[in-house]
Amino acid sequence: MSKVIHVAVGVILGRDGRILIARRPDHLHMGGRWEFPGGKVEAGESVQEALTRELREEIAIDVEAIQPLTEIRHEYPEKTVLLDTWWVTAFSGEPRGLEGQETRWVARDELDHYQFPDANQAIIEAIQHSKVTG
Ligand SMILES: Nc1nc2c([nH]c(=O)n2[C@@H]2O[C@H](COP(=O)(O)OP(=O)(O)OP(=O)(O)O)[C@@H](O)[C@H]2O)c(=O)[nH]1
Ligand SMILES: [Mg+2]
Repeated sequence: MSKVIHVAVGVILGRDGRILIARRPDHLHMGGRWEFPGGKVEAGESVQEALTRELREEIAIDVEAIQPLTEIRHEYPEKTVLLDTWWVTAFSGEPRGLEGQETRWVARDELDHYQFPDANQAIIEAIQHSKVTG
């Protein structure tokens, strides 16, 4: 039994309704695929704190408002993740990949054109069914 890795994931909504995606660096798990920015929740940290920290570290924005989107548990052969996924409906700063990641704003109905980790299919469906529009 491997333990579940708790991950805070942000679906960042731009003013025009598009969503920010970033390309995972090649050397990481699921390298080269697109993702929603975020990362592991550390000991003693709430998921909201982790989300705020990760989005500052990875894409240089300050989170100002979030809403719950979905929680996806997925078993990869090498690990099991719980993707605790939140809409980011307000933020300050201009997103840019601080770790060298390519970033891109994408319309909701174009998310299907990008290759994400396998766990993300369920997130994309939740986005496409969500009434949140910013
Ligand atoms: N951030 C993020 N992680 C995802 C997504 N989908 C998905 O399966 N994951 C998986 O969640 C796990 C943890 O995410 P991460 O690698 O971003 O964690 P992190 O930023 O803390 O990285 P670090 O361990 O290098 O410090 C990875 O195994 C990653 O493949 C996604 O959309 N966004
Ligand atoms: Mg990360």
